[in-house]
Amino acid sequence: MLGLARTAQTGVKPQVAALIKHSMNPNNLMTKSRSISSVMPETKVPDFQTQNEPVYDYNKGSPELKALQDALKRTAAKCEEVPIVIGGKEMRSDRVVHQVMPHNHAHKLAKFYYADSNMIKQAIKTAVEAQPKWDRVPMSERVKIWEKAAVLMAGKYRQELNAATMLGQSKTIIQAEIDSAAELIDFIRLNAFFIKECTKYDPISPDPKVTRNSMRYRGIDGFIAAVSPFNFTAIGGNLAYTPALMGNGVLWKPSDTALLSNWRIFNVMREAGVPDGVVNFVPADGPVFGDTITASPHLAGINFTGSVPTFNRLWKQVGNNIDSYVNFPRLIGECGGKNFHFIHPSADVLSVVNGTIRSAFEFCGQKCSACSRMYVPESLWSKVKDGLVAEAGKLKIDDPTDVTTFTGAVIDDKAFKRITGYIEHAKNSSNLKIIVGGTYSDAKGYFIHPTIVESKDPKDKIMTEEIFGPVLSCYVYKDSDLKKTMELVHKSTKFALTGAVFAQDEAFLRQALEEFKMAAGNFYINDKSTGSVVGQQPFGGGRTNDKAGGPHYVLRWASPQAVKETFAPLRDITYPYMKQ
Ligand SMILES: NC(=O)c1ccc[n+]([C@@H]2O[C@H](COP(=O)([O-])OP(=O)(O)OC[C@H]3O[C@@H](n4cnc5c(N)ncnc54)[C@H](O)[C@@H]3O)[C@@H](O)[C@H]2O)c1
Ligand SMILES: N[C@@H](CCC=O)C(=O)O
Repeated sequence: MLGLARTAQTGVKPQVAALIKHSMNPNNLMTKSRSISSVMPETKVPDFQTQNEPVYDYNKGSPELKALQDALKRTAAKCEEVPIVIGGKEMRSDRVVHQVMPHNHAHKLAKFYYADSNMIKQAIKTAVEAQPKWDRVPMSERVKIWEKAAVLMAGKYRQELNAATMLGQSKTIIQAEIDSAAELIDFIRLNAFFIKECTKYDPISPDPKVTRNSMRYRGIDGFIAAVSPFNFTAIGGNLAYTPALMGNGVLWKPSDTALLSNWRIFNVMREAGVPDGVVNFVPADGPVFGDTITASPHLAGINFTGSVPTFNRLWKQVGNNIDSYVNFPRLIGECGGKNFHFIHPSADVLSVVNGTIRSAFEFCGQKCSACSRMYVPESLWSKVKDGLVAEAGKLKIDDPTDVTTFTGAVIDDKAFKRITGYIEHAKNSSNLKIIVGGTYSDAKGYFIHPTIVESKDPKDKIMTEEIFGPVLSCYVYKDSDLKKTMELVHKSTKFALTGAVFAQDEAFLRQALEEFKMAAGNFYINDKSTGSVVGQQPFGGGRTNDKAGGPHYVLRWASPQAVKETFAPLRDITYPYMKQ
């Protein structure tokens, strides 16, 4: 009706109006409500929540502790079989792999299969075919599925997710709760809010009766490969399901050592209503997966979190194949860190000690944001050192399901070898002195005691390379060398992920904001370098920086289309001045 009225008023031919209408996918998110004569549809995203999911207490006798303990028993009681799922169909291959408990590696938690290259190709075809259909599902409907999933994760499946994370990734109660409950739910739920935030821009229409400009946010044709790390269950969920929410078809390759928790997410999302084929669950050998997806002309993007060498390899492969792609694939990757705590002589020592212990040693330092190097002035060193040694000495390293445990085991034998290699390097170097820890054993689980090393050389590899384990290196600087030492922070390593400065002196803090501007993507003042919260501190390293957990990130998975509608027909090809 409205379209016809406009046609009559402006003289636009009905066939043209029909063509415009046909070319507009009426189901996508628009930035503007419908104007009187526009063919662009009105789209509403339902009410959204802007509160973070609460973190439960798990105090003795609490219902959440009881529910978690029951879930732990159920999860540990069997070795769960996890298939490959492509287009809703379960598949298996002859490459059988097991996920074990890092703190008790004789205990198999899950049995799964590596998809071979043909299966990965089949998953690509499925995702590519699903994408345009899924992209036509109104954003308002998609958001409802995500909200339903968030409710399931916050209630019915909260403890199943936590138990799989605690047993499979060796997380303590609190480390699982902030990851596989709170952060995961936030990623799933708050995206609706982020979409609203980032689509507030409404293109200028100087005279809407003559021309109307608008934007719509489409998925990207092709497929997105989501490649996730072991250390955060929530990151897997975000990498796979944010592109899906934005209208993309996805292949999710979970990490072998986070398989069970990631499988739980996949099932919750299916139960909430994500259609078959939109996200395909494709465990695989890393290089086989990487080689196959980068060889496909339909690769539309890689959503990666993991180490620098893996992301570099994927980039190179995409570069080598660049002439073959339909799209320019988007490469979004969050990588490693060598995160710093920089201490000023005016700092509050207790908060330095406590913040550093938590940042460096919670979850065995296996957070990309974990404090791994520290710069301490000579004037504070003896107090800081005494505090660190006393606190680190008290930490219990054991089975993470025991409520008194501070941290469990490192993830696998590869990590164990890498981390203990740095400890051996510290033992053998005259520039380095272990002041606490330095012991380890992999007899039952991959246990490494929190280790603090004092380094005389600020450029030693222990001060500059990512270790990704419970090893903290400290460099003690002369108070008079403050400025020189600050420069070292960002010049001695390529990493620029997170960093923190501790000081009471405000003039120094202002100086630090300038000096460390390029040294971190997430920067903390008088707080530890870990613990970013979705929507509060969107997360990303200074050299990658797509800021997961914020509005900018969802836009990375959209292909915006600018639409100009003209209601005044062009009657004359000449310009007025030509008629003088
Ligand atoms: N910046 C961040 O937000 C962030 C968050 C978490 C972890 N990390 C980083 O992740 C790393 C730890 O995670 P990880 O050990 O799982 O990293 P990783 O690079 O070993 O593996 C990441 C994922 O890539 C896969 N993979 C391996 N080789 C591949 C290949 N050739 N092609 C395609 N995929 C391949 C793995 O199987 C896994 O699923 C650390 O460096 C850490 O700092 C960064
Ligand atoms: N969001 C986490 C970092 C994720 C990387 O492992 C934090 O800030 O602690």
